[in-house]
Amino acid sequence: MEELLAGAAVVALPLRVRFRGIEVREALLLRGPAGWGEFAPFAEYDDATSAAWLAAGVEAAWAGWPEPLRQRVTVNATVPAVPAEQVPEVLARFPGCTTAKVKVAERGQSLADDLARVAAVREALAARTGDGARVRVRVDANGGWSVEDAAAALTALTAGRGQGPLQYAEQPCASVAELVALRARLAAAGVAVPIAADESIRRASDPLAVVRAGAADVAVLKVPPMGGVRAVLALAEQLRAEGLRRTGTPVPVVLSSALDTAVGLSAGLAAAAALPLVSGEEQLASGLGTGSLFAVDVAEPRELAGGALPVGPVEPDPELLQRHAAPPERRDWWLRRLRRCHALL
Ligand SMILES: O=C(O)CCC(=O)c1ccccc1C(=O)O
Ligand SMILES: [Mg+2]
Repeated sequence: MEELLAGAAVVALPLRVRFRGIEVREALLLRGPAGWGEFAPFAEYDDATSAAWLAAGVEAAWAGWPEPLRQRVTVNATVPAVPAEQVPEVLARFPGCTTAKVKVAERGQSLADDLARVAAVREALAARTGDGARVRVRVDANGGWSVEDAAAALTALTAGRGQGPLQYAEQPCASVAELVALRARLAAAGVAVPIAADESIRRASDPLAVVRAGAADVAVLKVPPMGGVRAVLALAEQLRAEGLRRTGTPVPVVLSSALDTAVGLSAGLAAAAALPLVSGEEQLASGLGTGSLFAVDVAEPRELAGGALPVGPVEPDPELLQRHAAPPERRDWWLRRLRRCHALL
């Protein structure tokens, strides 16, 4: 605990746009012998959940990560639930990205809002690539739809005016049973939208259950809630083996961020870079471009070029750490949380 406290810095970083109800991202950064780690569970998470996030931060700062298999990782543009008019300015922050993940089913919004936002993304990306052939659009509902709403929305998002194919729908409904029911409905209606599981993996007591139930075509994995890069790679291997057993093809895995600072993103990139692929398999774009959603960060942003980010550690800039230090009462809150979660490790 004393070692953790000695290298701890708490920051509050403003975002460019509201994302998952957050306008300022707080994080506790840890400096250890192997580098920097991040402890940034969202404020409402309980200590038992948050302890896994601490394990990931400790791994980064005290153990480091497995060797990368590739030096650059292709990422998706992440489009928050903004009005359609704001889509071009969001996408401008993701140079060269031809895959976009669009937030949908936001509370207080309608299907018309989702349709307009996704159509605007399709239009902007088609203009970017010239012909639209390389454009991939995915949506993330964060479990916000009922089976009925999801079936209607995914039908409209793939068949309506200005729409087109979806690479996948991430967590369209909250429960595994609903995902199974949705899949059956989409198949019966001839709507070809693969389903990706996110919360059904990271919040489940059994992270393999969703794939075992045949409810997910793609697995979205995040390093912090799974407890580190090694843990996420081990889970990826289990999920892929389960998919292989069920369908003859390993489940594709998408590494994604938890709205991490530049420090936390290094861990996600390390996992994405170390993920083994089968022969001929092309890695799906990772959701690790979220640094572009930050107005300021703790280090110079990595260069996002051609839709890919370089892998490797980052060193926070001491001046940025100081300038964006959290207010004293928030720092104390994070240090108390750190102590409680450390006791649970
Ligand atoms: O995957 C991405 O493009 C960005 C990451 C993202 O969406 C996210 C970030 C923080 C918390 C939850 C989520 C999510 O995937 O639901
Ligand atoms: Mg998600």
